[in-house]
Amino acid sequence: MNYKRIFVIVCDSMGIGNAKDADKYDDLGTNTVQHICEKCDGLNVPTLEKLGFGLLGDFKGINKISYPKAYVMKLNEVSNGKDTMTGHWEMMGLKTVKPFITFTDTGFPDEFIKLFEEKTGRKCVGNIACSGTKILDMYGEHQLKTGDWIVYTSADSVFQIAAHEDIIPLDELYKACEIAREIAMDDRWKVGRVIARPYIGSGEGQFTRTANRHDYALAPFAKTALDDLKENNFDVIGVGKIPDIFVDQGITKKIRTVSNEDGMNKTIELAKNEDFNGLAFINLVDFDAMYGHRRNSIGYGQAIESFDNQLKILIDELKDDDLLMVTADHGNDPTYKGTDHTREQVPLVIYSKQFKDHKQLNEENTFGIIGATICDNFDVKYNGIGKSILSKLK
Ligand SMILES: O=P(O)(O)O[C@H]1O[C@H](CO)[C@@H](O)[C@H]1O
Ligand SMILES: [Mn+2]
Ligand SMILES: [Mn+2]
Repeated sequence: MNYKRIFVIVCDSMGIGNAKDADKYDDLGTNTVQHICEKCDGLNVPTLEKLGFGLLGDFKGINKISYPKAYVMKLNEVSNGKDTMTGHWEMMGLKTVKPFITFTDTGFPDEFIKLFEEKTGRKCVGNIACSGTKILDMYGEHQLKTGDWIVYTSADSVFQIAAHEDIIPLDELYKACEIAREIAMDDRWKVGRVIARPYIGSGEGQFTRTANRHDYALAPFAKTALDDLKENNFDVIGVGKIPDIFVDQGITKKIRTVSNEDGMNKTIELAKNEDFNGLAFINLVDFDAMYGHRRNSIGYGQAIESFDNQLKILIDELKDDDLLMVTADHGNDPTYKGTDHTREQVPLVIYSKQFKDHKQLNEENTFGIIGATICDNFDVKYNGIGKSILSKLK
């Protein structure tokens, strides 16, 4: 069976534990979904439950049912890293061997900061690894008075620039990010992403970040399944952060979103009204940005429950020849120390109205089976890692 439209939804950071190499990342024992379920005293997610999500772990409230509506499986990441780009690129065929450079312990070198200050005409404060909301409490008021940039990093390969929207116009912030991106093309400082972090508000504890965040990523280091699809005239619709993660490469249409809810609404809209032939690739970043990094288990749990409601609506809109996959790009266990991602397995839930025989599939190495399966479906040559499981879906 071949499908005309494939929907891949990435629940950003919704890991399910069990990474065999978690110790190398100092993430032993992490399990994002399991620990959220425990903290919430059980999650109420009837749609995910019916699909068979409960078979992927011991998730309080999500029963292990006998006749799941979907195929469910666990995927191991083979790339070195646990960030968004590494995870998404692997899904579309790329194995990242050399991890992106990080400045977690040291901050960015003086030479880099000086160049950035010279070229943008503003000074920098911060330059430490920090949570993005905490850094606003530390330096927001300083920025209101001085107009200095607030810059910071994390365990991820990122240079993040926070700017109050009333003090530094958005255009100027975006321009500064382009400048930082250009400087950070030097091998010594080649971070995965420069990120604009605009915010509003009046003082400590009052600052809130806006949806005008923008990411300036490195381009994928080789062609991905998205490029292969586009070159063969299939639609590749990137929803939410997806176009940023692939620097628009292989994308034929971009749909911006402001929240998980908005992302799901726009996906439902696509399912209802857009007669495309190819892939709709959706990222739901709130799980990660608003709850995982904020170490907010209850909020994360509620976000999964809301997602589950919208997933039901989406499934009701799917046509007979549609295929749906739900997965994640890494973990971000809100019960774990620090505020960074966690190295975990991710779920892969595969659903179509056509399926007659659905069951749990064996765990696979590499997220690349997603790209492989999509290309196989459209009869497009796939150059990435991972093997198609299309023939197993019946
Ligand atoms: O703490 P905030 O600013 O949300 O930043 C987080 O978001 C970044 C990009 O996803 C990560 O690298 C982490 O630093
Ligand atoms: Mn992510
Ligand atoms: Mn993140």
